[in-house]
Amino acid sequence: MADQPTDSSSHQHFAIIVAGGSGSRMKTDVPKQFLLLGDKPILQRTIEQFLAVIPASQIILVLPARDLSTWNSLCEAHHFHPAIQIVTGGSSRFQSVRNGLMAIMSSAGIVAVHDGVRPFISPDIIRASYEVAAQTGSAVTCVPVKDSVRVVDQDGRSKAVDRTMYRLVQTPQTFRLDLFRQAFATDEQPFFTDCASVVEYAGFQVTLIEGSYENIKITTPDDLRGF
Ligand SMILES: Nc1ccn([C@@H]2O[C@H](COP(=O)(O)OP(=O)(O)OP(=O)(O)O)[C@@H](O)[C@H]2O)c(=O)n1
Ligand SMILES: C[C@](O)(CO)[C@H](O)COP(=O)(O)O
Repeated sequence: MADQPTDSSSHQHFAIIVAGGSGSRMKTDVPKQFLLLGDKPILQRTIEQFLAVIPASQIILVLPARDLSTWNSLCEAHHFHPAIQIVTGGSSRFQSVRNGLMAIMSSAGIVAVHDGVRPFISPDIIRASYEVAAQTGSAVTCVPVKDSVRVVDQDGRSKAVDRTMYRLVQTPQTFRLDLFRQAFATDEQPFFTDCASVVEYAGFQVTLIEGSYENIKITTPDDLRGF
Protein backbone atom coordinates (compact mmCIF):
# COMPACT_ATOMS: atom_id res chain seq x y z
CA MET A 1 0.00 0.00 0.00
CA ALA A 2 1.38 3.40 -0.86
CA ASP A 3 -0.09 5.04 2.26
CA GLN A 4 0.56 4.29 5.92
CA PRO A 5 -2.10 2.34 7.82
CA THR A 6 -4.11 4.37 10.35
CA ASP A 7 -5.69 3.64 13.71
CA SER A 8 -9.20 2.26 13.07
CA SER A 9 -10.88 3.03 16.36
CA SER A 10 -11.00 6.80 15.87
CA HIS A 11 -12.70 6.58 12.46
CA GLN A 12 -16.36 6.33 11.58
CA HIS A 13 -17.57 3.47 9.42
CA PHE A 14 -19.72 4.42 6.40
CA ALA A 15 -21.46 2.33 3.75
CA ILE A 16 -22.47 3.22 0.20
CA ILE A 17 -25.08 0.75 -1.00
CA VAL A 18 -25.31 1.04 -4.77
CA ALA A 19 -28.75 0.29 -6.17
CA GLY A 20 -28.76 2.77 -9.04
CA GLY A 21 -28.84 0.21 -11.85
CA SER A 22 -31.70 -0.77 -14.16
CA GLY A 23 -31.25 -4.56 -13.90
CA SER A 24 -31.39 -5.10 -17.68
CA ARG A 25 -30.19 -8.73 -17.45
CA MET A 26 -32.99 -9.64 -15.04
CA LYS A 27 -35.62 -8.52 -17.60
CA THR A 28 -38.26 -7.62 -15.02
CA ASP A 29 -40.60 -4.63 -15.09
CA VAL A 30 -39.04 -3.07 -11.99
CA PRO A 31 -35.26 -3.08 -11.39
CA LYS A 32 -34.19 -6.29 -9.61
CA GLN A 33 -33.21 -4.54 -6.35
CA PHE A 34 -36.93 -3.88 -5.75
CA LEU A 35 -38.09 -7.48 -6.32
CA LEU A 36 -39.35 -9.45 -3.34
CA LEU A 37 -37.15 -12.19 -1.89
CA GLY A 38 -39.59 -14.07 0.34
CA ASP A 39 -41.53 -11.38 2.16
CA LYS A 40 -39.11 -8.46 1.72
CA PRO A 41 -37.52 -6.46 -1.13
CA ILE A 42 -33.98 -7.60 -1.99
CA LEU A 43 -32.68 -4.10 -1.23
CA GLN A 44 -34.30 -4.03 2.21
CA ARG A 45 -32.55 -7.31 3.08
CA THR A 46 -29.19 -5.89 1.98
CA ILE A 47 -29.64 -2.70 4.02
CA GLU A 48 -30.67 -4.73 7.08
CA GLN A 49 -27.37 -6.62 7.00
CA PHE A 50 -25.50 -3.29 7.24
CA LEU A 51 -27.85 -1.97 9.94
CA ALA A 52 -26.67 -4.92 12.03
CA VAL A 53 -23.16 -3.43 11.92
CA ILE A 54 -23.33 0.39 11.60
CA PRO A 55 -25.91 3.10 12.43
CA ALA A 56 -28.44 4.16 9.79
CA SER A 57 -27.00 7.69 9.75
CA GLN A 58 -23.76 6.31 8.25
CA ILE A 59 -25.45 4.52 5.34
CA ILE A 60 -25.85 6.15 1.92
CA LEU A 61 -28.27 4.47 -0.46
CA VAL A 62 -27.86 5.18 -4.19
CA LEU A 63 -31.07 4.81 -6.22
CA PRO A 64 -32.07 5.49 -9.85
CA ALA A 65 -33.67 8.97 -10.00
CA ARG A 66 -36.74 7.56 -11.75
CA ASP A 67 -37.32 4.90 -9.08
CA LEU A 68 -37.38 7.00 -5.90
CA SER A 69 -41.15 6.68 -5.66
CA THR A 70 -40.97 2.91 -6.19
CA TRP A 71 -38.61 2.63 -3.22
CA ASN A 72 -40.74 4.97 -1.06
CA SER A 73 -43.83 2.85 -1.77
CA LEU A 74 -41.96 -0.35 -0.89
CA CYS A 75 -40.72 1.18 2.37
CA GLU A 76 -44.30 2.13 3.26
CA ALA A 77 -45.63 -1.32 2.41
CA HIS A 78 -42.91 -3.09 4.43
CA HIS A 79 -42.80 -0.63 7.36
CA PHE A 80 -39.12 -0.05 6.69
CA HIS A 81 -38.02 3.48 7.58
CA PRO A 82 -34.32 3.59 8.51
CA ALA A 83 -32.86 7.12 8.71
CA ILE A 84 -30.43 6.53 5.85
CA GLN A 85 -29.39 9.14 3.32
CA ILE A 86 -30.61 8.64 -0.26
CA VAL A 87 -28.81 10.01 -3.32
CA THR A 88 -29.50 9.46 -7.00
CA GLY A 89 -27.27 7.31 -9.17
CA GLY A 90 -25.47 7.89 -12.43
CA SER A 91 -25.29 6.15 -15.79
CA SER A 92 -22.66 3.62 -14.60
CA ARG A 93 -21.75 1.90 -11.36
CA PHE A 94 -18.65 4.13 -11.15
CA GLN A 95 -20.84 7.27 -11.38
CA SER A 96 -23.24 5.92 -8.77
CA VAL A 97 -20.42 5.17 -6.32
CA ARG A 98 -19.02 8.66 -6.90
CA ASN A 99 -22.42 10.25 -6.19
CA GLY A 100 -22.59 8.24 -2.95
CA LEU A 101 -19.07 9.28 -2.00
CA MET A 102 -19.89 12.97 -2.49
CA ALA A 103 -22.63 12.62 0.13
CA ILE A 104 -20.10 11.66 2.83
CA MET A 105 -19.03 14.90 4.51
CA SER A 106 -16.39 13.42 6.81
CA SER A 107 -12.77 13.63 5.67
CA ALA A 108 -11.63 10.63 7.72
CA GLY A 109 -13.17 7.21 8.15
CA ILE A 110 -13.66 3.89 6.43
CA VAL A 111 -16.20 3.34 3.65
CA ALA A 112 -17.64 0.04 2.47
CA VAL A 113 -19.21 -0.08 -1.00
CA HIS A 114 -21.73 -2.88 -1.44
CA ASP A 115 -24.04 -3.94 -4.26
CA GLY A 116 -27.70 -3.51 -3.29
CA VAL A 117 -28.33 -6.82 -5.03
CA ARG A 118 -26.07 -8.90 -2.74
CA PRO A 119 -28.54 -9.50 0.11
CA PHE A 120 -26.81 -12.60 1.48
CA ILE A 121 -23.76 -10.76 2.81
CA SER A 122 -23.13 -11.60 6.46
CA PRO A 123 -22.54 -9.02 9.21
CA ASP A 124 -19.32 -10.91 10.08
CA ILE A 125 -17.84 -10.28 6.62
CA ILE A 126 -18.91 -6.63 6.76
CA ARG A 127 -17.18 -6.25 10.16
CA ALA A 128 -14.04 -8.01 8.91
CA SER A 129 -13.89 -5.70 5.89
CA TYR A 130 -13.93 -2.58 8.11
CA GLU A 131 -11.22 -4.04 10.36
CA VAL A 132 -8.90 -5.02 7.52
CA ALA A 133 -9.44 -1.74 5.65
CA ALA A 134 -8.56 0.17 8.81
CA GLN A 135 -5.31 -1.78 9.09
CA THR A 136 -4.21 -1.87 5.45
CA GLY A 137 -6.24 0.77 3.59
CA SER A 138 -8.49 -1.68 1.74
CA ALA A 139 -10.45 -4.92 2.01
CA VAL A 140 -11.83 -6.49 -1.16
CA THR A 141 -14.08 -9.49 -0.60
CA CYS A 142 -13.51 -12.48 -2.86
CA VAL A 143 -13.71 -16.29 -3.09
CA PRO A 144 -11.48 -18.92 -4.72
CA VAL A 145 -12.60 -20.36 -8.08
CA LYS A 146 -14.21 -23.81 -7.74
CA ASP A 147 -14.54 -24.75 -11.43
CA SER A 148 -11.81 -25.43 -13.98
CA VAL A 149 -10.84 -22.29 -15.91
CA ARG A 150 -9.76 -21.78 -19.54
CA VAL A 151 -8.57 -18.72 -21.38
CA VAL A 152 -10.00 -18.34 -24.90
CA ASP A 153 -8.24 -16.41 -27.69
CA GLN A 154 -9.81 -14.45 -30.55
CA ASP A 155 -9.92 -17.57 -32.78
CA GLY A 156 -11.79 -19.56 -30.17
CA ARG A 157 -8.78 -21.68 -29.18
CA SER A 158 -8.71 -22.36 -25.46
CA LYS A 159 -6.08 -23.30 -22.91
CA ALA A 160 -6.40 -24.46 -19.32
CA VAL A 161 -5.09 -22.03 -16.70
CA ASP A 162 -4.11 -22.52 -13.07
CA ARG A 163 -7.30 -21.69 -11.18
CA THR A 164 -5.45 -21.25 -7.89
CA MET A 165 -4.16 -17.96 -9.32
CA TYR A 166 -7.68 -16.47 -9.66
CA ARG A 167 -10.35 -15.12 -7.30
CA LEU A 168 -13.97 -14.18 -7.94
CA VAL A 169 -14.49 -10.68 -6.65
CA GLN A 170 -17.52 -9.71 -4.58
CA THR A 171 -18.59 -6.77 -2.44
CA PRO A 172 -18.24 -5.26 0.12
CA GLN A 173 -15.13 -3.49 -1.07
CA THR A 174 -13.98 -1.33 1.79
CA PHE A 175 -11.43 1.47 1.85
CA ARG A 176 -9.94 4.24 3.91
CA LEU A 177 -11.86 7.38 2.89
CA ASP A 178 -8.86 9.57 2.05
CA LEU A 179 -7.44 6.95 -0.29
CA PHE A 180 -10.85 6.27 -1.83
CA ARG A 181 -11.51 9.95 -2.54
CA GLN A 182 -8.10 10.25 -4.16
CA ALA A 183 -8.83 7.23 -6.39
CA PHE A 184 -12.29 8.46 -7.44
CA ALA A 185 -10.92 11.86 -8.52
CA THR A 186 -10.06 10.20 -11.85
CA ASP A 187 -11.98 10.12 -15.15
CA GLU A 188 -13.98 6.94 -15.62
CA GLN A 189 -12.19 4.18 -17.55
CA PRO A 190 -13.91 1.35 -19.48
CA PHE A 191 -12.14 -1.31 -17.40
CA PHE A 192 -13.55 -0.03 -14.08
CA THR A 193 -15.81 -2.99 -13.22
CA ASP A 194 -15.64 -2.42 -9.47
CA CYS A 195 -14.10 -0.10 -6.86
CA ALA A 196 -10.96 -2.21 -6.51
CA SER A 197 -10.08 -1.54 -10.15
CA VAL A 198 -10.44 2.23 -9.56
CA VAL A 199 -8.23 2.15 -6.46
CA GLU A 200 -5.64 0.02 -8.24
CA TYR A 201 -5.62 2.42 -11.21
CA ALA A 202 -4.72 5.19 -8.75
CA GLY A 203 -1.58 3.24 -7.81
CA PHE A 204 -2.67 1.48 -4.62
CA GLN A 205 -2.43 -2.25 -4.02
CA VAL A 206 -5.60 -3.82 -2.64
CA THR A 207 -5.92 -6.35 0.19
CA LEU A 208 -8.17 -9.36 -0.43
CA ILE A 209 -10.36 -10.88 2.28
CA GLU A 210 -12.37 -14.11 2.26
CA GLY A 211 -15.97 -13.71 1.12
CA SER A 212 -18.66 -16.36 0.94
CA TYR A 213 -20.14 -18.48 -1.86
CA GLU A 214 -23.57 -17.48 -0.52
CA ASN A 215 -22.85 -13.80 -1.22
CA ILE A 216 -24.11 -13.95 -4.81
CA LYS A 217 -24.94 -10.93 -6.93
CA ILE A 218 -28.52 -11.32 -8.10
CA THR A 219 -28.09 -10.70 -11.81
CA THR A 220 -30.25 -13.00 -13.98
CA PRO A 221 -33.56 -14.87 -13.38
CA ASP A 222 -31.57 -18.04 -12.53
CA ASP A 223 -30.23 -16.36 -9.41
CA LEU A 224 -33.75 -16.15 -7.96
CA ARG A 225 -34.78 -19.73 -8.73
CA GLY A 226 -35.51 -21.60 -5.51
CA PHE A 227 -36.28 -18.51 -3.43
N1 LIG B 1 -25.58 2.90 -13.02
C1 LIG B 1 -25.51 1.96 -12.08
C2 LIG B 1 -25.31 0.60 -12.42
C3 LIG B 1 -25.30 -0.35 -11.40
N2 LIG B 1 -25.46 0.04 -10.11
C4 LIG B 1 -25.54 -0.97 -9.05
O1 LIG B 1 -24.39 -1.78 -9.03
C5 LIG B 1 -24.73 -3.08 -8.57
C6 LIG B 1 -24.13 -4.16 -9.46
O2 LIG B 1 -24.54 -3.94 -10.80
P1 LIG B 1 -25.35 -4.94 -11.74
O3 LIG B 1 -25.63 -6.20 -11.07
O4 LIG B 1 -24.70 -4.96 -13.05
O5 LIG B 1 -26.75 -4.18 -11.80
P2 LIG B 1 -27.49 -3.49 -13.01
O6 LIG B 1 -26.59 -2.51 -13.69
O7 LIG B 1 -28.75 -2.99 -12.44
O8 LIG B 1 -27.79 -4.76 -13.93
P3 LIG B 1 -27.60 -4.93 -15.50
O9 LIG B 1 -26.10 -4.78 -15.76
O10 LIG B 1 -28.13 -6.30 -15.77
O11 LIG B 1 -28.40 -3.84 -16.18
C7 LIG B 1 -26.25 -3.16 -8.51
O12 LIG B 1 -26.66 -3.13 -7.16
C8 LIG B 1 -26.69 -1.94 -9.27
O13 LIG B 1 -27.93 -1.40 -8.85
C9 LIG B 1 -25.62 1.38 -9.80
O14 LIG B 1 -25.75 1.73 -8.61
N3 LIG B 1 -25.64 2.31 -10.79
C1 LIG C 1 -18.73 -5.02 -8.20
C2 LIG C 1 -19.00 -6.42 -8.61
O1 LIG C 1 -20.18 -6.91 -8.01
C3 LIG C 1 -17.87 -7.30 -8.14
O2 LIG C 1 -18.06 -8.61 -8.57
C4 LIG C 1 -19.14 -6.55 -10.10
O3 LIG C 1 -17.92 -6.22 -10.72
C5 LIG C 1 -20.27 -5.74 -10.68
O4 LIG C 1 -20.33 -6.02 -12.06
P1 LIG C 1 -21.53 -5.65 -13.01
O5 LIG C 1 -20.96 -5.61 -14.39
O6 LIG C 1 -22.03 -4.31 -12.54
O7 LIG C 1 -22.52 -6.75 -12.88
